[in-house]
Amino acid sequence: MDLLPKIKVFGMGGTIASKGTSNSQTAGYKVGLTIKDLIDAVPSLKEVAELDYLQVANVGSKLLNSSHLLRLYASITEAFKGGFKGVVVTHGTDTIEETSFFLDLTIKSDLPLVIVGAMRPSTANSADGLMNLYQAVKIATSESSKGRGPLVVLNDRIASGFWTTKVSGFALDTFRPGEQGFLGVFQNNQIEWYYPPIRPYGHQYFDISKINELPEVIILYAYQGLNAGLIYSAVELGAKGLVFAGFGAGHWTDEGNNAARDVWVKYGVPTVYSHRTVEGSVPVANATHFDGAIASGILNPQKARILLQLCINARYSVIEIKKSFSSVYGG
Ligand SMILES: NC(=O)C[C@H](N)C(=O)O
Repeated sequence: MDLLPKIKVFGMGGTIASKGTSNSQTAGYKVGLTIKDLIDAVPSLKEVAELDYLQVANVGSKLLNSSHLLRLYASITEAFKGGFKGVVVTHGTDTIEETSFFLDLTIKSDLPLVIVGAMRPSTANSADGLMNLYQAVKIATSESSKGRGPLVVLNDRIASGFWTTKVSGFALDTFRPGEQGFLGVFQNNQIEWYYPPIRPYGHQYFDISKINELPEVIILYAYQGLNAGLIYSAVELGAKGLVFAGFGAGHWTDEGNNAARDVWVKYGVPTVYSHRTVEGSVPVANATHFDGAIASGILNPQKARILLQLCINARYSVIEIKKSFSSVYGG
C-alpha cells in the first residue's frame, strides 16, 4: 500500500471544539474538546492521511490576537520545513477570515493549507464540525490543492482564504466568497474544483520570520453622529495606524476626516478608508483627504487592518502602503 501523505493539524479552538449541555443548544456553548479529541472522533481520517497534531490555542476565536497569529505562522512554517505535505488549522469561524488572510500574506509555500471551523458545537444535532474536518484533511492531502493559498472549507464549499468573509452567526453556509466566487465544492466527499490553481490579483508576500509582535492598528466604525474624539483616543491607546469602516464607498464625517488628518500630520498615523457595507469597495477618489489617507479597495475593515499591520511592520512609506492596497482590485 502507498504511504499516506503526512498532514499536520493545528487546533486553535472555536465552535468545532465546543460542547453544549444539550443537543438542541446552538448558542452559549463552551470550548471543551482538544485537537486530539476531534481527530479521534473521525476514524475515517486514518484512510486519507497520516496525521500529527498540535494544540496552538483552545479558545473562541474572539480571543485570538496577533501573538496567536505569529505562533500559528511559526508552527505552520516549521511543519512545512519538517516535511509535512499539507496543514489543517481548526479555528473559530468568527475570525477565520483574518487568520486566513494573514496566513495568505505571510506563509511562503505552495503546499495546501486549509482552515476549517464549524457553526454547531460538537454536541448539537447535525453538528457540522467532523465532516468539515474530514473534508479539510482531504483537501490538504490533494496535489490539486497546491498553489491556491490558504483555503477555507465549510458546508461542502471551498473558499479562498484571501477573499472569504463570514456573513451569519448561525447559518451553516456562513462563509461567502463575495464577487470572487467559491473555488470548489465537495460532492460525495470528492473535491470538484471550479478553477485551476491561482493566487488572487494583488497577492503579495511579507516576511515576518524575525518579528515577535505586530503593530497596533485600530478599526473605527462609522455611524450617524460619529464622535471624532475616538480617533484621538485610538492614537492615545497606541495605534500606529487606523482603519475606518466607513459609510457606503468609504465616506466619513468632515470632523472625522479633520481628526484623521491631524493625527497623520502630528504623529504620522496613516488611515485606511474601508467600508462597513458587506460588499463594494473604496476607490482612491474617496481617500484623498490628506497624504496619509489610503483607500482599502475591496478589502473589508478586518482584512484591511491585517494588511496595514504588515505594511507598517515592513516599514513601508505611505506611498508604498498605497501601492500595496491599490494592487488589490479597486484600491
Ligand atoms: N462558529 C464559531 O466558531 C464561532 C465561535 N464562537 C468562534 O470561536 O469563532
